[in-house]
Amino acid sequence: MSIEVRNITKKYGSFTVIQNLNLEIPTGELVVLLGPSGSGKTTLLRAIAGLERTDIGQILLNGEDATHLGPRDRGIGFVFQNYALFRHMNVFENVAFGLRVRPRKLRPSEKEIRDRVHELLKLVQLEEFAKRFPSQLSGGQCQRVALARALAVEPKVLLLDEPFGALDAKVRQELRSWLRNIHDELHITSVFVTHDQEEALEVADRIVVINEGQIEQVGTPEEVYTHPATPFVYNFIGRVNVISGQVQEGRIRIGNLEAEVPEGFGTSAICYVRPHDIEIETQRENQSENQSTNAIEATIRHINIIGPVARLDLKRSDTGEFIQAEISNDMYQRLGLKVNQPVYVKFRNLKVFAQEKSLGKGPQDDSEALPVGSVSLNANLHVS
Ligand SMILES: Nc1ncnc2c1ncn2[C@@H]1O[C@H](COP(=O)(O)OP(=O)(O)OP(=O)(O)O)[C@@H](O)[C@H]1O
Repeated sequence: MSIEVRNITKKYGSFTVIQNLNLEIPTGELVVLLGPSGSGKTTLLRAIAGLERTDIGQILLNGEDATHLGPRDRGIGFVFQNYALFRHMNVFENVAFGLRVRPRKLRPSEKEIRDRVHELLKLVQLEEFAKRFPSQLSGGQCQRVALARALAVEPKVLLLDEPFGALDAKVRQELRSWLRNIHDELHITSVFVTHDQEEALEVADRIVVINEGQIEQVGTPEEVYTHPATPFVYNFIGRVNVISGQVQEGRIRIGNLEAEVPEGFGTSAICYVRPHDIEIETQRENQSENQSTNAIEATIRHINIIGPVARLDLKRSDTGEFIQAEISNDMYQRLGLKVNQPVYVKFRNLKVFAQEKSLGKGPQDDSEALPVGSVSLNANLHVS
């Protein structure tokens, strides 16, 4: 079943939690709502479920207006963070519950219920736990029961609100790939809420990045990671260096690097570069004295080797700003890098946002960065 959220707004008193939000989720997709705490993810999920009334806007399910349907009439299964299993029922009865409480006419026979529950317990790999009570299960097992219970009533949409939030890192990791496999098998349209970017990148077909009740970007994990649309997405997903730049006479300057910027860019810019998009050289490129180089000078202040990756903390010689770079351990060995060594830093992929003051929100202070241009620095700077 497809989901369409059309122009919804939700306020609590004078506080706007969601503003003019539009989102389309095609049938069979696993979409992750990703955003910081308080950004409105749960409110949006509850609006889709019919558990929350919105002030303005519509929710369409399979193209039909479901705005005024109650949760029971939407064909939706829900999995919450806190398991919400019935403590006095064993695993089998928990999963069977939704089928048993159906009106008599719609209720399956006892044999059908038994077959369905066993099928689901097999799917979530808990067949041998059917007789156990929730208190005799681990947190991860409880969540698998909760998922089986949600699936028992054959929902057309599955909504998961931080389902692995209460579990430790290793169990979370296992359950993510397990959930992904189950989704690939069943293809139920699913909306998964998390504030954990790693979880989102691993599980989602598409990620919806939400900030302050508005969508910042919708894209595949690869798109949002590699081509963040806004400074917020850059900061929120993955590691990033934030580098300030000056704009004068239509050109941006970062140390001795320069590039043209589009007209109307303003006078200051913030630049974002991922640590793995930084190249390190130990010698200045072969250029004549009065030509500016295409690298900036820095000193290595700290080296951290994490398996195949070398993480370097670099201090810019011109501004004293710190930059973090990630290179392969092989490259690190080849270059023979040492702490306090002067090096030359090149940016492979640097995104530049114009910064305008006093617009009330943004990644830093009271400023808002506007995505006006993107600059890549390789051999030379150029605006793309
Ligand atoms: N019933 C309510 N009354 C007033 N404010 C509310 C209510 N429910 C939520 N809020 C506020 O709305 C905002 C969004 O809440 P919501 O639970 O949707 O955020 P979230 O992104 O899911 O956060 P988290 O990741 O912490 O669960 C928060 O600032 C929250 O305090």
